[in-house]
Amino acid sequence: MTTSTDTVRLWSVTKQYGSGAQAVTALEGVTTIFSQGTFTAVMGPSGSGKSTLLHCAAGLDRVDDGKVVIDGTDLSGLNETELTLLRRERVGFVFQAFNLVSVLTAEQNVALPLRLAGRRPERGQLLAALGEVGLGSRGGHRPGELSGGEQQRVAIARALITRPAVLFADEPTGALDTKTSRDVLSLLRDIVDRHGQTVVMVTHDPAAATYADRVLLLADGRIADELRGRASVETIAARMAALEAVAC
Ligand SMILES: Nc1ncnc2c1ncn2[C@@H]1O[C@H](COP(=O)(O)OP(=O)(O)OP(=O)(O)O)[C@@H](O)[C@H]1O
Repeated sequence: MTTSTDTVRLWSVTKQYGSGAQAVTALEGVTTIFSQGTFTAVMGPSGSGKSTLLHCAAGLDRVDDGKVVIDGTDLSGLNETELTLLRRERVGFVFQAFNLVSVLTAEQNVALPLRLAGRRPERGQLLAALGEVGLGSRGGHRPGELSGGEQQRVAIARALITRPAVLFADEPTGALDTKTSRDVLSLLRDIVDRHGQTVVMVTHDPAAATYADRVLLLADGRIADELRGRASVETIAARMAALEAVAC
């Protein structure tokens, strides 16, 4: 059963790449819920299926078996156009490489999702979104004039401008130094706490996962372990080490 607090729900999700002797099962029978207003970190050894889980849960990839429901909509019932619209309106993405458009200003980058949806962005809304991420005075600057952390903040403002049901972040601090990473993670935590935003973040870094209130650990395409509540870096690192020891 799906409840109104289940922002994203996966039922027995299986995803394979390739076929025959070349087939790789990247996810196998993954069932989980990302509830509204929660911050989940997805961890696991290299190749355990983290990116595949994120792509399937975000509707970027179709599943082979099982079901994904975002904000009450079963993705298997959607054609490609409907899926694109749902992603555009209900899902936000943040990537390791920021993926900002270099010739556009911060303000124009934040406006992009609204323009793509055929809406005319209001200047006040764009400035408020940049203000939320601490960049209210940098709207006229292009990505090349901003630091890595500032660019990731612009990317977060852009991802949230449509008020998505869920924000997926794939290694959002992977390209940042320790101090800047902490600032970006505090910002994500703050967005969850103040706005009830649902955030799902893939990370290799136990320190980054301490900002989440739940850590999902994958191994061989399955959920192998789970930590509920804010966990310490030592606890997370120990659980990861246990999984990596099995994987070797
Ligand atoms: N397009 C693809 N074609 C074939 N196999 C793939 C493809 N994408 C992923 N895989 C395989 O699926 C499995 C899961 O990959 P995935 O990228 O989801 O893992 P991951 O946990 O995100 O890894 P990493 O931490 O190294 O980024 C791996 O065995 C990978 O080689």
